[in-house]
Amino acid sequence: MDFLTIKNLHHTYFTKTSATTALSDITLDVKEGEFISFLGPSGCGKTTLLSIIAGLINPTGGSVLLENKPIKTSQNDIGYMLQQDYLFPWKTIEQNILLGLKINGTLTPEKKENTSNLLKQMGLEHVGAAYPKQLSGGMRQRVALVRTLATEPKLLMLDEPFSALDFQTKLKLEDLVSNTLKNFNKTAILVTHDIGEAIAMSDRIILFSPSPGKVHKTFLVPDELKNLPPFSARNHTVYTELFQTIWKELESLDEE
Ligand SMILES: Nc1ncnc2c1ncn2[C@@H]1O[C@H](COP(=O)(O)OP(=O)(O)OP(=O)(O)O)[C@@H](O)[C@H]1O
Repeated sequence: MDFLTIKNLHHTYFTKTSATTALSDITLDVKEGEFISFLGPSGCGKTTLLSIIAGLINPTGGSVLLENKPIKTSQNDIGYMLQQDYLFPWKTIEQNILLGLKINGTLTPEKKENTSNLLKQMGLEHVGAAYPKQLSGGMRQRVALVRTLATEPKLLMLDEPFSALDFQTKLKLEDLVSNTLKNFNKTAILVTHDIGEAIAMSDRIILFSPSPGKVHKTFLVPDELKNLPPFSARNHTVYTELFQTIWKELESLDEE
C-alpha cells in the first residue's frame, strides 16, 4: 500500500481578475519511510503542492490520500519544519517543544520523557530552561525538529529548513536530521532549491517544471549514496555525476 497517493492533482488560484494554474496533473506516490525532495525553479508550484498535502489548500482538482484517507484540514498526522523556527520567544525551550502535545491533549509523562530523550540526542539536554533568544540559529532549528517530532507525525514536511543557516551548520544539521528521521523510519518531503542537499538527503528527487507546475523528471538516488550520511554522500563521485545531470535538466528548463 502506498503511504501518500497524489492523483491527477490540479490547482488554479483565482482572483477577481486573473486565474493562475500553479499545478497541472500531478500524480505521485510516496512509500512509508521514504525521503523525497521537491526541486525546481521558482514558481513551479512546490509550496502550493506542500500546502495541499498539508491540507492547508483545497485543490481545484484531483486527490491526495494519506494511508488511503483524504487529507483533512488541520491534520495532526503531519509535522512541519520550516525555514523559520517559529518558537514562541516568551516560552522556554521545554515549553515550546511540549506545546503541540498540550494542545492535542496527548501530553503524558512517557511522551515528556521521549521529548527529553530527543533533546538529548540533538545535543541540547542543557537548554530546556533557556529561552529561544539565548540559542544560535542551528540550535533553534534542532529544537524545531524536536518540537515537530514530539507529536509523532506520520509525515514530515521540510520546507527549506536549512536555507537560513550558514553552510557549516547546514551540513551538520543535514546529517543530524537525516539520521534522526531514519532512526524513526519517518516519511519526509523536503522542498529545497539546493540540488546537493536534495541528493545527499533523499531516496528520490522530483524535478518540477513551471507554468504550470508539472513533474518534469524523477531521479532515484543510487543505493551507494542513500546508505551514506549526507556529508559523506556529498564527497562521493556518484553524487557529482547526479548533481551534473540534475543541473543540466534545470538549465534546460530555464531555456524553455
Ligand atoms: N495565493 C496565490 N494567489 C495567486 N497565485 C499564487 C498564489 N500563491 C502562488 N501563486 C502562483 O502559483 C505559482 C506557483 O507558486 P508557488 O509559490 O507554489 O511556487 P514555488 O515553486 O514554491 O516557488 P518558490 O520556489 O519561489 O517558493 C506561481 O505562479 C505563483 O505566482
